[in-house]
Amino acid sequence: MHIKECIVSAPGKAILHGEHAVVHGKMALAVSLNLRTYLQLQATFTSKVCINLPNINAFLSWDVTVLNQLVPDSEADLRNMDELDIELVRRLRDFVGIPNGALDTRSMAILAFLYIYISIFAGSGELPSLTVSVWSELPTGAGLGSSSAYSVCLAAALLSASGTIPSPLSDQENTARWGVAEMELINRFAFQGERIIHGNPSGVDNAVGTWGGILRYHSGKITPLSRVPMLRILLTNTKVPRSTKVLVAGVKDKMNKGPKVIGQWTQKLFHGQFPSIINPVLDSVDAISCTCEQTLSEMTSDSPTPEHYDILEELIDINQHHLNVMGVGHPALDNLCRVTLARGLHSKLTGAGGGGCAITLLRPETEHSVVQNTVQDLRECGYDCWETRIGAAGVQEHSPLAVKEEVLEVLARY
Ligand SMILES: Nc1ncnc2c1ncn2[C@@H]1O[C@H](COP(=O)(O)OP(=O)(O)OP(=O)(O)O)[C@@H](O)[C@H]1O
Ligand SMILES: C[C@@](O)(CCO)CC(=O)[O-]
Ligand SMILES: [Mg+2]
Repeated sequence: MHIKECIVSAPGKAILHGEHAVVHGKMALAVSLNLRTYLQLQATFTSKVCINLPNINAFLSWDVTVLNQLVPDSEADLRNMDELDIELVRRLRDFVGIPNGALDTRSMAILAFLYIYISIFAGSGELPSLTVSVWSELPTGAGLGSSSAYSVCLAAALLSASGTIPSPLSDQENTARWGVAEMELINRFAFQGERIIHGNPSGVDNAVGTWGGILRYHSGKITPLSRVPMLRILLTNTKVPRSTKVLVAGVKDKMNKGPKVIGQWTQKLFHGQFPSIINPVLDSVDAISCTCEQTLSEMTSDSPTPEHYDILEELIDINQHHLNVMGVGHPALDNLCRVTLARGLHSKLTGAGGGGCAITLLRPETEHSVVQNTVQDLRECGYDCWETRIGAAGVQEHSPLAVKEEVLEVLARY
Protein backbone atom coordinates (compact mmCIF):
# COMPACT_ATOMS: atom_id res chain seq x y z
CA MET A 1 0.00 0.00 0.00
CA HIS A 2 1.08 3.58 -0.58
CA ILE A 3 2.36 5.27 2.56
CA LYS A 4 2.46 9.05 2.75
CA GLU A 5 5.53 10.33 4.55
CA CYS A 6 5.10 13.25 6.96
CA ILE A 7 6.45 15.33 9.83
CA VAL A 8 3.96 16.35 12.52
CA SER A 9 4.20 18.07 15.90
CA ALA A 10 1.95 18.58 18.93
CA PRO A 11 2.33 20.81 22.00
CA GLY A 12 2.63 19.93 25.66
CA LYS A 13 0.21 21.45 28.15
CA ALA A 14 -0.17 22.92 31.60
CA ILE A 15 -3.34 22.54 33.62
CA LEU A 16 -4.29 25.81 35.30
CA HIS A 17 -6.95 24.18 37.49
CA GLY A 18 -8.90 20.92 37.60
CA GLU A 19 -6.32 18.12 37.36
CA HIS A 20 -7.62 14.88 38.91
CA ALA A 21 -11.06 16.41 39.56
CA VAL A 22 -11.56 16.35 35.75
CA VAL A 23 -11.21 12.54 35.77
CA HIS A 24 -14.31 12.52 38.03
CA GLY A 25 -16.48 14.70 35.81
CA LYS A 26 -15.43 18.16 37.05
CA MET A 27 -14.29 21.07 34.88
CA ALA A 28 -10.63 21.78 34.01
CA LEU A 29 -8.84 24.73 32.42
CA ALA A 30 -5.77 23.82 30.38
CA VAL A 31 -3.33 25.66 28.12
CA SER A 32 -0.91 24.51 25.44
CA LEU A 33 2.81 25.25 25.85
CA ASN A 34 5.50 26.37 23.44
CA LEU A 35 7.32 23.04 23.96
CA ARG A 36 6.50 20.45 21.30
CA THR A 37 6.91 16.80 20.36
CA TYR A 38 7.96 16.13 16.74
CA LEU A 39 7.41 12.93 14.79
CA GLN A 40 8.80 11.95 11.39
CA LEU A 41 7.22 9.03 9.54
CA GLN A 42 9.12 7.45 6.64
CA ALA A 43 7.94 4.76 4.21
CA THR A 44 10.38 1.85 3.86
CA PHE A 45 10.73 -1.34 1.77
CA THR A 46 12.33 -3.42 4.51
CA SER A 47 9.16 -5.27 5.58
CA LYS A 48 9.87 -3.91 9.04
CA VAL A 49 8.21 -1.49 11.39
CA CYS A 50 10.83 0.57 13.25
CA ILE A 51 10.36 3.02 16.09
CA ASN A 52 13.08 5.36 17.35
CA LEU A 53 12.42 7.09 20.67
CA PRO A 54 15.68 8.83 21.60
CA ASN A 55 14.16 10.71 24.60
CA ILE A 56 13.61 7.40 26.36
CA ASN A 57 16.45 5.50 24.67
CA ALA A 58 14.15 2.99 22.95
CA PHE A 59 14.93 1.78 19.41
CA LEU A 60 12.97 -1.23 18.22
CA SER A 61 11.86 -2.97 15.06
CA TRP A 62 9.52 -5.83 14.21
CA ASP A 63 8.82 -7.88 11.06
CA VAL A 64 5.58 -6.83 9.45
CA THR A 65 4.68 -10.48 8.83
CA VAL A 66 4.83 -11.17 12.58
CA LEU A 67 2.81 -8.06 13.43
CA ASN A 68 0.17 -9.14 10.87
CA GLN A 69 -0.56 -12.17 13.04
CA LEU A 70 -1.61 -9.84 15.89
CA VAL A 71 -4.32 -8.08 13.88
CA PRO A 72 -7.74 -8.98 15.35
CA ASP A 73 -9.95 -11.17 13.12
CA SER A 74 -12.84 -8.78 13.64
CA GLU A 75 -12.29 -5.05 13.54
CA ALA A 76 -15.48 -4.39 15.51
CA ASP A 77 -13.64 -3.86 18.81
CA LEU A 78 -11.09 -1.55 17.19
CA ARG A 79 -13.80 0.61 15.65
CA ASN A 80 -15.45 1.00 19.06
CA MET A 81 -13.38 4.00 20.11
CA ASP A 82 -15.23 4.27 23.43
CA GLU A 83 -13.08 1.52 24.89
CA LEU A 84 -9.75 -0.19 24.31
CA ASP A 85 -9.72 -3.59 22.61
CA ILE A 86 -8.53 -5.39 25.75
CA GLU A 87 -7.79 -8.60 23.81
CA LEU A 88 -5.44 -6.71 21.44
CA VAL A 89 -3.70 -5.04 24.42
CA ARG A 90 -3.19 -8.49 25.97
CA ARG A 91 -1.79 -9.92 22.72
CA LEU A 92 0.56 -6.95 22.33
CA ARG A 93 1.78 -7.32 25.92
CA ASP A 94 2.53 -11.02 25.35
CA PHE A 95 4.20 -10.27 22.00
CA VAL A 96 6.51 -7.54 23.35
CA GLY A 97 7.02 -9.37 26.67
CA ILE A 98 5.46 -6.74 28.92
CA PRO A 99 4.18 -8.19 32.21
CA ASN A 100 0.68 -7.12 33.28
CA GLY A 101 1.03 -4.10 35.55
CA ALA A 102 4.39 -2.97 34.10
CA LEU A 103 4.44 0.82 33.99
CA ASP A 104 7.92 1.57 32.69
CA THR A 105 8.44 4.30 30.15
CA ARG A 106 9.47 2.04 27.25
CA SER A 107 6.68 -0.51 27.70
CA MET A 108 3.97 2.17 27.74
CA ALA A 109 5.40 4.02 24.72
CA ILE A 110 5.76 0.82 22.65
CA LEU A 111 2.32 -0.48 23.58
CA ALA A 112 0.68 2.85 22.66
CA PHE A 113 2.50 2.92 19.30
CA LEU A 114 1.67 -0.67 18.32
CA TYR A 115 -1.96 -0.28 19.40
CA ILE A 116 -2.53 2.87 17.33
CA TYR A 117 -0.56 1.49 14.34
CA ILE A 118 -2.58 -1.75 14.24
CA SER A 119 -5.91 0.03 14.87
CA ILE A 120 -5.36 2.40 11.97
CA PHE A 121 -4.01 -0.11 9.43
CA ALA A 122 -6.04 -3.19 10.47
CA GLY A 123 -8.63 -2.58 7.76
CA SER A 124 -6.14 -2.15 4.92
CA GLY A 125 -5.43 -5.87 4.38
CA GLU A 126 -1.67 -5.73 4.96
CA LEU A 127 0.25 -3.77 7.61
CA PRO A 128 2.77 -1.41 5.94
CA SER A 129 6.50 -1.22 6.61
CA LEU A 130 7.55 2.18 7.95
CA THR A 131 9.87 3.99 10.37
CA VAL A 132 8.67 6.39 13.03
CA SER A 133 11.09 8.69 14.89
CA VAL A 134 9.93 10.90 17.76
CA TRP A 135 11.78 13.72 19.47
CA SER A 136 10.35 15.92 22.20
CA GLU A 137 11.30 19.22 23.80
CA LEU A 138 9.11 18.20 26.77
CA PRO A 139 10.45 16.48 29.87
CA THR A 140 9.06 12.92 29.88
CA GLY A 141 6.62 12.09 32.69
CA ALA A 142 6.80 15.47 34.45
CA GLY A 143 3.21 16.73 34.21
CA LEU A 144 3.48 18.69 30.97
CA GLY A 145 1.52 16.27 28.81
CA SER A 146 4.45 14.41 27.21
CA SER A 147 2.25 11.32 26.83
CA SER A 148 -0.57 13.23 25.14
CA ALA A 149 1.79 15.09 22.75
CA TYR A 150 3.29 11.67 21.87
CA SER A 151 -0.14 10.05 21.36
CA VAL A 152 -1.46 12.98 19.30
CA CYS A 153 1.62 12.87 17.03
CA LEU A 154 1.26 9.09 16.56
CA ALA A 155 -2.43 9.40 15.72
CA ALA A 156 -1.95 12.31 13.29
CA ALA A 157 1.03 10.76 11.47
CA LEU A 158 -0.42 7.26 11.16
CA LEU A 159 -3.86 8.52 10.04
CA SER A 160 -2.12 10.73 7.49
CA ALA A 161 0.21 7.92 6.30
CA SER A 162 -2.78 5.62 5.78
CA GLY A 163 -4.57 8.29 3.69
CA THR A 164 -7.46 8.42 6.21
CA ILE A 165 -6.89 12.17 6.56
CA PRO A 166 -5.49 14.40 3.79
CA SER A 167 -2.39 16.54 4.18
CA PRO A 168 -3.29 20.12 5.15
CA LEU A 169 -0.06 21.43 3.56
CA SER A 170 -0.26 23.47 0.37
CA ASP A 171 2.23 25.15 -1.98
CA GLN A 172 1.90 28.31 0.10
CA GLU A 173 2.03 26.72 3.55
CA ASN A 174 4.97 24.85 5.06
CA THR A 175 3.12 24.42 8.35
CA ALA A 176 -0.63 23.81 8.47
CA ARG A 177 -3.41 22.50 10.69
CA TRP A 178 -6.14 20.02 9.86
CA GLY A 179 -9.86 20.82 9.79
CA VAL A 180 -12.28 20.09 12.64
CA ALA A 181 -13.37 16.62 11.40
CA GLU A 182 -9.76 15.45 11.02
CA MET A 183 -8.80 16.86 14.42
CA GLU A 184 -11.71 15.04 16.05
CA LEU A 185 -10.45 11.77 14.54
CA ILE A 186 -6.85 12.47 15.62
CA ASN A 187 -8.09 13.26 19.13
CA ARG A 188 -10.05 9.99 19.35
CA PHE A 189 -7.08 7.82 18.34
CA ALA A 190 -4.78 9.83 20.64
CA PHE A 191 -7.21 9.13 23.50
CA GLN A 192 -6.63 5.39 22.94
CA GLY A 193 -2.87 6.00 23.35
CA GLU A 194 -3.57 7.94 26.55
CA ARG A 195 -5.79 5.08 27.79
CA ILE A 196 -2.82 2.74 27.40
CA ILE A 197 -0.36 5.11 29.11
CA HIS A 198 -2.68 6.64 31.76
CA GLY A 199 -5.19 3.90 32.48
CA ASN A 200 -8.16 6.20 33.07
CA PRO A 201 -7.55 9.54 31.34
CA SER A 202 -10.15 12.30 31.27
CA GLY A 203 -9.15 13.30 27.72
CA VAL A 204 -8.16 16.86 28.64
CA ASP A 205 -4.47 16.39 27.78
CA ASN A 206 -5.00 14.97 24.28
CA ALA A 207 -7.65 17.65 23.64
CA VAL A 208 -5.09 20.40 24.33
CA GLY A 209 -2.44 18.56 22.28
CA THR A 210 -4.87 18.42 19.35
CA TRP A 211 -6.59 21.82 19.55
CA GLY A 212 -3.93 23.91 21.29
CA GLY A 213 -4.77 27.31 22.82
CA ILE A 214 -6.66 27.61 26.09
CA LEU A 215 -9.48 25.16 26.72
CA ARG A 216 -12.26 24.52 29.14
CA TYR A 217 -12.78 20.74 29.37
CA HIS A 218 -15.79 19.15 31.00
CA SER A 219 -16.85 15.49 30.59
CA GLY A 220 -15.48 15.27 27.06
CA LYS A 221 -16.85 18.67 26.01
CA ILE A 222 -14.08 20.92 24.69
CA THR A 223 -14.67 24.68 24.71
CA PRO A 224 -11.81 26.88 23.42
CA LEU A 225 -11.59 30.18 25.31
CA SER A 226 -11.12 32.77 22.63
CA ARG A 227 -10.54 35.84 24.79
CA VAL A 228 -7.92 35.32 27.48
CA PRO A 229 -5.44 37.79 28.98
CA MET A 230 -1.77 37.27 28.23
CA LEU A 231 -0.70 35.36 31.35
CA ARG A 232 2.98 35.16 32.31
CA ILE A 233 3.85 31.82 33.85
CA LEU A 234 6.99 30.32 35.31
CA LEU A 235 7.33 26.56 34.86
CA THR A 236 9.43 24.55 37.31
CA ASN A 237 10.35 20.90 37.05
CA THR A 238 11.23 19.39 40.43
CA LYS A 239 12.61 16.40 38.46
CA VAL A 240 10.94 14.04 40.95
CA PRO A 241 9.77 11.12 38.76
CA ARG A 242 6.14 10.00 38.94
CA SER A 243 3.56 8.15 36.92
CA THR A 244 0.24 9.72 35.95
CA LYS A 245 -1.36 6.27 35.89
CA VAL A 246 -0.37 5.52 39.50
CA LEU A 247 -1.45 8.98 40.75
CA VAL A 248 -4.85 8.87 39.02
CA ALA A 249 -5.48 5.39 40.45
CA GLY A 250 -4.42 6.66 43.92
CA VAL A 251 -7.07 9.40 43.93
CA LYS A 252 -9.73 6.86 42.95
CA ASP A 253 -8.62 4.54 45.76
CA LYS A 254 -8.80 7.41 48.26
CA MET A 255 -12.34 8.25 47.10
CA ASN A 256 -13.51 4.66 47.48
CA LYS A 257 -11.71 3.94 50.71
CA GLY A 258 -13.66 1.78 53.12
CA PRO A 259 -12.95 -0.29 56.19
CA LYS A 260 -10.67 -3.28 56.24
CA VAL A 261 -13.51 -5.58 57.43
CA ILE A 262 -12.95 -4.90 61.12
CA GLY A 263 -16.41 -5.52 62.38
CA GLN A 264 -20.04 -4.75 61.78
CA TRP A 265 -19.96 -1.42 63.61
CA THR A 266 -16.71 -0.16 62.13
CA GLN A 267 -18.03 -1.07 58.71
CA LYS A 268 -21.18 0.95 59.35
CA LEU A 269 -19.17 3.87 60.58
CA PHE A 270 -16.66 4.06 57.75
CA HIS A 271 -18.31 2.49 54.77
CA GLY A 272 -19.16 5.13 52.21
CA GLN A 273 -17.68 7.98 54.24
CA PHE A 274 -14.60 8.58 52.13
CA PRO A 275 -16.57 9.62 49.06
CA SER A 276 -18.34 12.17 51.24
CA ILE A 277 -14.95 13.39 52.48
CA ILE A 278 -13.24 13.63 49.08
CA ASN A 279 -16.19 14.62 46.84
CA PRO A 280 -16.55 18.09 48.43
CA VAL A 281 -12.85 18.66 47.67
CA LEU A 282 -13.50 17.83 44.00
CA ASP A 283 -16.55 20.13 44.04
CA SER A 284 -14.40 22.91 45.45
CA VAL A 285 -11.80 22.37 42.68
CA ASP A 286 -14.65 22.61 40.17
CA ALA A 287 -15.71 25.94 41.72
CA ILE A 288 -12.08 27.12 41.55
CA SER A 289 -11.90 26.32 37.80
CA CYS A 290 -15.22 28.14 37.21
CA THR A 291 -14.10 31.19 39.22
CA CYS A 292 -10.77 31.23 37.37
CA GLU A 293 -12.57 31.10 34.00
CA GLN A 294 -14.89 33.93 35.07
CA THR A 295 -11.96 36.03 36.33
CA LEU A 296 -10.01 35.49 33.09
CA SER A 297 -13.05 36.54 31.09
CA GLU A 298 -13.48 39.72 33.22
CA MET A 299 -9.80 40.49 32.70
CA THR A 300 -10.31 40.52 28.93
CA SER A 301 -13.57 42.48 28.87
CA ASP A 302 -12.32 45.11 31.38
CA SER A 303 -8.61 45.63 31.72
CA PRO A 304 -6.81 43.39 34.22
CA THR A 305 -6.53 44.93 37.72
CA PRO A 306 -4.36 43.98 40.72
CA GLU A 307 -7.55 42.60 42.34
CA HIS A 308 -7.96 40.14 39.47
CA TYR A 309 -4.44 38.90 40.08
CA ASP A 310 -5.16 38.66 43.85
CA ILE A 311 -8.05 36.30 43.03
CA LEU A 312 -5.96 34.20 40.64
CA GLU A 313 -3.24 33.88 43.31
CA GLU A 314 -5.70 32.85 46.00
CA LEU A 315 -7.25 30.21 43.72
CA ILE A 316 -3.77 28.79 43.08
CA ASP A 317 -3.06 28.54 46.83
CA ILE A 318 -6.39 26.89 47.66
CA ASN A 319 -6.10 24.39 44.81
CA GLN A 320 -2.56 23.43 45.83
CA HIS A 321 -3.90 22.57 49.31
CA HIS A 322 -6.73 20.52 47.76
CA LEU A 323 -4.27 18.59 45.62
CA ASN A 324 -2.30 17.78 48.77
CA VAL A 325 -5.53 16.53 50.36
CA MET A 326 -6.07 14.27 47.33
CA GLY A 327 -2.65 12.75 48.04
CA VAL A 328 -0.89 13.97 44.87
CA GLY A 329 1.50 16.44 46.48
CA HIS A 330 5.20 15.92 47.21
CA PRO A 331 7.71 17.50 49.63
CA ALA A 332 9.61 18.89 46.62
CA LEU A 333 6.41 20.66 45.48
CA ASP A 334 5.76 22.02 49.02
CA ASN A 335 9.31 23.33 49.03
CA LEU A 336 8.83 24.93 45.60
CA CYS A 337 5.68 26.72 46.81
CA ARG A 338 7.54 28.01 49.89
CA VAL A 339 10.50 29.23 47.83
CA THR A 340 8.32 31.18 45.37
CA LEU A 341 6.09 32.57 48.16
CA ALA A 342 9.20 33.98 49.84
CA ARG A 343 9.48 36.14 46.70
CA GLY A 344 5.74 36.95 46.79
CA LEU A 345 4.81 34.50 44.00
CA HIS A 346 2.10 31.80 44.14
CA SER A 347 2.52 28.27 42.76
CA LYS A 348 0.64 25.02 42.35
CA LEU A 349 1.51 21.65 40.86
CA THR A 350 0.33 21.06 37.31
CA GLY A 351 -0.67 17.75 35.71
CA ALA A 352 -0.77 14.64 37.82
CA GLY A 353 1.57 15.90 40.58
CA GLY A 354 3.47 13.52 42.89
CA GLY A 355 6.60 15.45 41.79
CA GLY A 356 7.00 16.69 38.23
CA CYS A 357 6.14 20.29 37.38
CA ALA A 358 4.49 23.33 38.97
CA ILE A 359 3.26 26.64 37.57
CA THR A 360 3.97 30.01 39.20
CA LEU A 361 1.87 33.02 38.26
CA LEU A 362 3.79 36.20 37.44
CA ARG A 363 1.91 39.48 37.81
CA PRO A 364 2.34 42.15 35.12
CA GLU A 365 4.12 44.34 37.67
CA THR A 366 6.45 41.54 38.84
CA GLU A 367 9.88 43.00 38.28
CA HIS A 368 12.44 41.26 36.13
CA SER A 369 14.84 41.06 39.09
CA VAL A 370 12.20 39.22 41.19
CA VAL A 371 11.70 36.68 38.40
CA GLN A 372 15.45 36.24 38.00
CA ASN A 373 16.00 35.78 41.75
CA THR A 374 13.15 33.28 41.98
CA VAL A 375 14.55 31.28 39.06
CA GLN A 376 17.94 31.34 40.76
CA ASP A 377 16.47 30.14 44.10
CA LEU A 378 14.63 27.30 42.37
CA ARG A 379 17.69 26.23 40.40
CA GLU A 380 19.66 26.14 43.65
CA CYS A 381 17.10 23.58 44.89
CA GLY A 382 18.11 21.44 41.89
CA TYR A 383 14.97 22.21 39.87
CA ASP A 384 14.76 23.27 36.21
CA CYS A 385 12.94 26.57 35.80
CA TRP A 386 11.98 28.76 32.86
CA GLU A 387 9.38 31.37 31.84
CA THR A 388 6.99 30.06 29.21
CA ARG A 389 4.55 31.27 26.58
CA ILE A 390 1.11 29.70 26.64
CA GLY A 391 -1.50 29.11 23.94
CA ALA A 392 0.68 27.49 21.22
CA ALA A 393 -0.94 25.91 18.15
CA GLY A 394 -2.32 22.39 18.39
CA VAL A 395 -1.29 19.47 16.18
CA GLN A 396 0.32 20.53 12.89
CA GLU A 397 1.92 19.04 9.81
CA HIS A 398 5.22 20.56 8.64
CA SER A 399 7.25 20.36 5.49
CA PRO A 400 10.95 19.77 6.35
CA LEU A 401 11.56 23.44 5.45
CA ALA A 402 9.49 24.54 8.46
CA VAL A 403 11.17 22.39 11.09
CA LYS A 404 14.05 23.72 13.21
CA GLU A 405 17.44 22.52 12.02
CA GLU A 406 18.31 20.85 15.36
CA VAL A 407 15.03 18.90 15.45
CA LEU A 408 15.47 17.69 11.85
CA GLU A 409 18.97 16.66 12.71
CA VAL A 410 17.84 14.50 15.68
CA LEU A 411 15.01 12.93 13.67
CA ALA A 412 17.31 12.16 10.73
CA ARG A 413 19.90 10.49 12.96
CA TYR A 414 17.94 7.23 13.13
N1 LIG B 1 9.19 11.67 23.72
C1 LIG B 1 8.66 10.51 24.07
N2 LIG B 1 9.06 9.37 23.48
C2 LIG B 1 8.50 8.21 23.85
N3 LIG B 1 7.56 8.04 24.80
C3 LIG B 1 7.14 9.13 25.42
C4 LIG B 1 7.65 10.41 25.10
N4 LIG B 1 7.03 11.31 25.88
C5 LIG B 1 6.18 10.61 26.66
N5 LIG B 1 6.22 9.31 26.39
C6 LIG B 1 5.42 8.24 27.04
O1 LIG B 1 4.57 8.87 27.99
C7 LIG B 1 4.87 8.41 29.34
C8 LIG B 1 4.74 9.56 30.32
O2 LIG B 1 3.40 9.81 30.51
P1 LIG B 1 2.78 10.39 31.84
O3 LIG B 1 1.35 10.59 31.53
O4 LIG B 1 3.12 9.56 33.01
O5 LIG B 1 3.51 11.81 32.01
P2 LIG B 1 3.20 13.21 31.33
O6 LIG B 1 2.24 13.01 30.21
O7 LIG B 1 4.50 13.83 31.00
O8 LIG B 1 2.53 14.02 32.51
P3 LIG B 1 0.95 14.41 32.72
O9 LIG B 1 0.16 13.25 32.24
O10 LIG B 1 0.81 14.60 34.20
O11 LIG B 1 0.77 15.65 31.96
C9 LIG B 1 6.27 7.85 29.25
O12 LIG B 1 6.45 6.85 30.25
C10 LIG B 1 6.31 7.29 27.84
O13 LIG B 1 5.73 6.00 27.81
C1 LIG C 1 -4.23 14.03 36.46
C2 LIG C 1 -5.00 14.39 35.18
O1 LIG C 1 -6.20 15.03 35.57
C3 LIG C 1 -4.24 15.37 34.31
C4 LIG C 1 -2.89 14.91 33.86
O2 LIG C 1 -2.33 15.93 33.05
C5 LIG C 1 -5.31 13.12 34.44
C6 LIG C 1 -6.35 13.28 33.35
O3 LIG C 1 -7.12 14.22 33.35
O4 LIG C 1 -6.39 12.38 32.49
MG1 LIG D 1 0.35 12.13 30.51
